[in-house]
Amino acid sequence: MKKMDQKIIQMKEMDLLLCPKCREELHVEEKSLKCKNRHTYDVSKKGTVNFVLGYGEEYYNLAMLEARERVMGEGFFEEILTAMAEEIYEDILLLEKEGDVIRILDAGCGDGSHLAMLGEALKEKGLQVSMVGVDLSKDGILLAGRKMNDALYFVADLSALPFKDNSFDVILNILSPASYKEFQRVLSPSGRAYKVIPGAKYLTELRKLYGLSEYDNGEIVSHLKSHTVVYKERDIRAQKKVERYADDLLLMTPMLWDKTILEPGAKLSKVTIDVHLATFGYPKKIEEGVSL
Ligand SMILES: C[S@@+](CC[C@H](N)C(=O)[O-])C[C@H]1O[C@@H](n2cnc3c(N)ncnc32)[C@H](O)[C@@H]1O
Ligand SMILES: [Zn+2]
Repeated sequence: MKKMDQKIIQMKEMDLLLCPKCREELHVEEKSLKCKNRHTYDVSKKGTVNFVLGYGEEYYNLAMLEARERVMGEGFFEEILTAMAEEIYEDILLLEKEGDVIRILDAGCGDGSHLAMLGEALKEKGLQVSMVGVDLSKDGILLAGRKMNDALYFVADLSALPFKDNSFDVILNILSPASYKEFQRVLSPSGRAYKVIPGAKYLTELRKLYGLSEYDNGEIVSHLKSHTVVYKERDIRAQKKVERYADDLLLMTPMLWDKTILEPGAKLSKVTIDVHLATFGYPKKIEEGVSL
């Protein structure tokens, strides 16, 4: 018997495991331990379990991130990335930093596709960039690390970043959680951060198909505004033809991960992209604790 199978039997027999996040009982499902809240911990070949990196293992596993990578490779976020490159470029000119090496952090970079594409776009505009991506998901960083570029990638928690103060000119935070205190620490005072938040119509076709209500980003936007100075906001919308990669789209979309996917691709031809792009930062006033 394989070591992993042996240990799994032992885990079942001992019946002692609780989910460290929600304190619910863990049960064995294939090669993972799961609680009723779907927190998931994979059992390694050696039969050990990593509970510390629970978040990364939970949903953003290799198959899902590979699907995300393929979808992004089809240009799914083209309009968003083009808009972001424009905003970043204009801000760099405004700050008269176009001669410097621009240090970019992608906080919650997933498989690294966006950072790679944005870096390319900014280089094409004549900027010099150095790129760093962090994600809690080991698999995300594994995929990012396979990319042929000179970015650095780390498995790390964006709320406890392994970087010195004022290390970055630009922070990207795309469809990922944020830690505004930690971003403030690592962003230079003149730096800019760019957050992409889904809008009400983001993937609305998928939401309808699965009976989900419209997305409301109100709380996220007001949280952002109460912790940072928002310099600029803009909405980006596009219709994407997705027949060719509809199955991957379903696989990569977090809101569907607990849904049963029946004959997925057949019903999907076009989906709407609708996101809110906010440019924010931390000018001196805020650093000195003066509230706005
Ligand atoms: C919806 S995905 C977006 C990934 C990528 N930015 C994209 O748009 O494809 C959210 C990402 O946030 C990461 N994440 C969640 N919490 C995190 C944390 N505390 N620190 C670092 N990454 C985190 C997840 O692992 C996941 O890769
Ligand atoms: Zn749990």
